Amino acid sequence: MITVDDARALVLGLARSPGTEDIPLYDALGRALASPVVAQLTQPPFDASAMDGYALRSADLPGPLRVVGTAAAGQPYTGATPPGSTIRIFTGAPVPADYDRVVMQEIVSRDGDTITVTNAGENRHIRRQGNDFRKGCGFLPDRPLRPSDLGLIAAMNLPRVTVLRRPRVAVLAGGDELIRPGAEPAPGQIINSNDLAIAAMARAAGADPFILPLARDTEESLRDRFAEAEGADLIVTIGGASVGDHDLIGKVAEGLGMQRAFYKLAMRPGKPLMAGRLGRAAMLGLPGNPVSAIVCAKLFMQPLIRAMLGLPPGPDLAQAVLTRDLPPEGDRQHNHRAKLRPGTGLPEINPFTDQDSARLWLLAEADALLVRPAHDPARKAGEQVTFLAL
Ligand SMILES: Nc1nc2c(c(=O)[nH]1)N[C@H]1C(S)=C(S)[C@@H](COP(=O)(O)OP(=O)(O)OC[C@H]3O[C@@H](n4cnc5c(N)ncnc54)[C@H](O)[C@@H]3O)O[C@H]1N2
Ligand code: MOO
Repeated sequence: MITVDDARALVLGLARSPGTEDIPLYDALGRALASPVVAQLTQPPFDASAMDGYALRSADLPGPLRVVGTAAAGQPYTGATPPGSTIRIFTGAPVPADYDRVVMQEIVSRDGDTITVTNAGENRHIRRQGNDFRKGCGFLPDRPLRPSDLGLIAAMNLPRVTVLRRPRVAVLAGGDELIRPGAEPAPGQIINSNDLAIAAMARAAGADPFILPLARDTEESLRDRFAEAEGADLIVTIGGASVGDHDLIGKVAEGLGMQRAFYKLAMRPGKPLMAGRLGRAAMLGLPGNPVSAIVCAKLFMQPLIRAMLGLPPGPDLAQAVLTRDLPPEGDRQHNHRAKLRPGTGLPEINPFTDQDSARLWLLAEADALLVRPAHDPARKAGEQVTFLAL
């Protein structure tokens, strides 16, 4: 058994870039940019009024000033701007070069074509040309694109972007006991829940998952399914990872040429995790217990997908205050399902007493994994501990 840290390094080492694609900006939400987008223009492209009011020279204040024209957004004023003049101006309009400030209309008294200004204040209310970004600036955020990023890239005058292709993730659940949700279980059968959950986690991390038909517990069935995973960047199997007579994933994958990075790590739940490369795909063999599979996917599959996309792999650890005493840990990192609640400074974390790795309901009630390292000594209520948000 290797440590969780060593396993993580080996899994991240399996990451290969899935290549790039050029897509319309509208479709780029949540995608990872492949290279910096470069501003095609300067923004604002001209000195622009930040207020509705009057553009003028500070030296002419408090007036009276003569109104010689109007400028609105999209309708610049191109006339003369002699000393003692002002123009009516609206937010977003270009400010003529001879004027150095805009005053808000609220502090202006107007009488016909003449204005006077009381207490103009410090703020000149002009957004200078290029104060947001300049032509030629590159933008490459270290995270998936957010709605505001799409706005920024649009403002850079770019209708399309080059992003990393979503890694294709083949999700393969297997076991003679499994049937699909909605079918009627015969004695001894259970509903297959894992592949849906794992595929959803793959999608949440930025991948394009596809779920393969269920495999039976035979080498032949598993080989057929692996053949259907052709073209995947990552193959994720679920179940059949342990040591029982029907646990065939490792044997079949190795027969097909899988180069194993490791098998088994010092972690609870999730000990029988397997990782390696199979042809041009990375492969993860998750344990079948539903909570084990999901915890392994959170700690290894999602980081691997994000690493393929050139993003920080995560997940990020945070600190909380323990609400009850805990006994010493054994020789594996233990990821306790737990509930968070607001504390005075840090949040408080309450690990469940039942940590059964088959109980999905408990996982649904959890909002965090309390992460205790192998050989962690006994902990008292009030101590600071580490967690992963779910
Ligand atoms: N002698 C030992 N037995 C076991 C060990 C061990 O070290 N020595 N490890 C245990 C641990 S830890 C885990 S985790 C499980 C993992 O075993 P497998 O990966 O081989 O998983 P299966 O045996 O196929 O299934 C385990 C459990 O999960 C249910 N399951 C499987 N697939 C699905 C699915 N797609 N949807 C819902 N439920 C699924 C399956 O019916 C079993 O109940 O091994 C322990 N045993
Ligand atoms: O490690 Mo198993 O994944 O404890 O249930």
